[in-house]
Formats: sequence, C-alpha cells, structure tokens
Amino acid sequence: MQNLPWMTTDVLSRLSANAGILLIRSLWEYCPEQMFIVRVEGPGNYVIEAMNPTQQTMFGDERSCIGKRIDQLFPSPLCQGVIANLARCVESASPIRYEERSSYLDRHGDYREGHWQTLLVPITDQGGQVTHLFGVSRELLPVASPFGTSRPDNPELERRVMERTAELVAANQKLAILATRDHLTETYNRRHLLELADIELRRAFRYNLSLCLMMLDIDHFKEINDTCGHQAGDRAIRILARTLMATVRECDLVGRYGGDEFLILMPETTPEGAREIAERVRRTLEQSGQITVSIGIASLEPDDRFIDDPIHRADTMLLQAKRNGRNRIECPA
Ligand SMILES: Nc1nc2c(ncn2[C@@H]2O[C@H](COP(=O)(O)OP(=O)(O)OP(=O)(O)O)[C@@H](O)[C@H]2O)c(=O)[nH]1
Repeated sequence: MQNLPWMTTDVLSRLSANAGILLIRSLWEYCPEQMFIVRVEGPGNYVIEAMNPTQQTMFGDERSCIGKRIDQLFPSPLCQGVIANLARCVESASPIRYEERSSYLDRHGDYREGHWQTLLVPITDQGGQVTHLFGVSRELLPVASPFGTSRPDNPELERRVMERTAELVAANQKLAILATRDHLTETYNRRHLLELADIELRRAFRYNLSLCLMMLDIDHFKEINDTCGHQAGDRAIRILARTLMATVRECDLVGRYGGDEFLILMPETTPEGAREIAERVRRTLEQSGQITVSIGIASLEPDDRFIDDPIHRADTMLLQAKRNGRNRIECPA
C-alpha cells in the first residue's frame, strides 16, 4: 500500500494485530469510563454481550447482566431513551454521541439520579450489517466550584467539543477502513488478512481448534482482461468478492491476496466443512454464468509454525485444481 502521509504519524496503524488487541484489552480493563458491547438482535431488541469492570461497579456482576435485553435491565423511561439511541446508531451505521439524564437502579437495588455522556460506535460484519454496538459512557457529576457556586455551563463550547469528537471518530473509522480494506473489493487487504490469519493460527493452536484456508482464483482471468478490457476484469474481481462475502459464513475472513486471487480463512472448520463452503462458492459462480473459479483448500497441521505454511499448501492445491481442468476444488486426501 502507498505510504500515505498520515501513516507516518498514526501510531495505531503501525501496531501489529496482537499489540492492538493488548491495547484494547488494557483499555477495557482499566479505563475509568463505562464500556459495554450490545448485540443487535433486531429492531428494538438489544442484548448486553459484555461490560467492562467500571460498568460492572455500577450495575453489578457481569454474569447477572450478560445475555439480558436492555428492557430487562433498565427501568422504563431510561430504557426507552437507551433503546432510541441504540436504534439511531444502528440506522445511521455511524458513531453517535448523546447525553441523557434519568433515574436508575444501582447494583444495591437503590434508585439513583444519573447524567451520562455516551459515545456509541457501530460494529459491522463484512457485509456492512451492524451486528453490535460498542459504547463508552461517562457519568457527568456536578463540579463543585471553589467559590461555592456551580460552574457555569457553556453549552455552545460543549456542543462544539462533541461535534469535533464525533468528526474525529468518523475520520478514524475512515482511516481504519483505508488501512485494512482492499480499494477495489472492500474485502480485507492482504496485509490485514495476514495479521488476522496470524491471530487465528495462534488461537487455533492454543485452544486446539481446527482451522482451514481456501485459496481461489478466477479461471482464465487473463483472457477476460485481454478480450474484454481491464475494466471488465475489475468487474469480474468485484463479482467474485461480492459472491464470496454473500456465500461464506459470517465468521469467515475474506481478503484479496493479489490480482484475481482471494484467500479465505475459516476458523473452527474441519476440511469436510471447508469443502462444503468451497463447493457452495464454486456452484454459485458457475450458475451465475459469468466466471468460474478454481479452489485449493488446506487445513492447519500440528507442525505448522507460521500462517505461510498452510497458505503454501492451499496454493499448491489451487495449482493442482488448475492443472486438473479448472472450475474445481482440490484438498489434501
Ligand atoms: N483487471 C485487473 N486485472 C488484474 C488485476 N491484478 C492482476 N490482473 C491481471 O490478472 C492476470 C493474471 O491472471 P491469471 O490468474 O494468471 O489468469 P490466467 O492465467 O488467465 O488463468 P488461470 O490459469 O485460470 O489462473 C494478469 O493479466 C494481470 O495483469 C486487477 O486488479 N485488475
């Protein structure tokens, strides 16, 4: 990727995936603000999926809240307000900031008056669907003045700070997309996919999980370029990317490896499961009548040390699929 000017100063973009995860974990554990993750189950239906320790000191033990719907956790007026804001964030699919005042039941079962400032950030799946919302909430406590009167409010300044913060969050999201996605297809770019693949490889070894990879490439792609032009070639690549995103499972990671070649990581998948997914992709494309693909599959083996090892085997299988006639899948016996 071209070295854009902001990349030299943006520390986050230089972090490895592991360092990024460590950073997020530390923030989650030690941040004095309340943090939570809500699962979007449908209109008006939001389920608490996680709360950081700060949030737990307010609402009580995480175990008593996880898996509960918002309307089971909050009393009525507050609950409607919370749900309306969650819905607004899902609808706009972009970060929102808001303030709310309400009474709520604390972890001791006592009613308290609260005033919060909250930032909600949507988390999308690879298809762009908002599946979760990440929230950071700060309780605004009245500040005692040394002169005995409350500090004068400055609503205009506060509004401008909130606007600017929302702009920065949106800009950061755009930068994150630029750094992690392929410009032509919006699937993961090679660098980011390999970072994610490395995490999946460690996770698979640590928890003794299966992991499969699929490497695929459009058949006779050069001919499409040579006879119909480069733009038609680009269109074919986009058709393949869209089909992959729509056909593989939500947990599979799709990335453009280079040219017309795509790599798909299938966590917690056996070779039989991987073959089924590959067959679905192959058949869908064949039926579209526009392009066909050849697919090589490999699974993680105990001696693998780096993600390049199974990638190399998937690539060899892909070559074999090409040699054996194309529009087919090859995986180790
Ligand atoms: N349109 C377009 N073409 C690209 C892009 N990246 C690489 N290519 C072209 O992809 C072609 C490589 O295609 P191959 O996968 O080797 O295709 P092939 O040899 O015709 O077919 P197979 O043997 O079936 O794989 C070359 O002509 C490259 O110039 C891109 O982003 N867009």
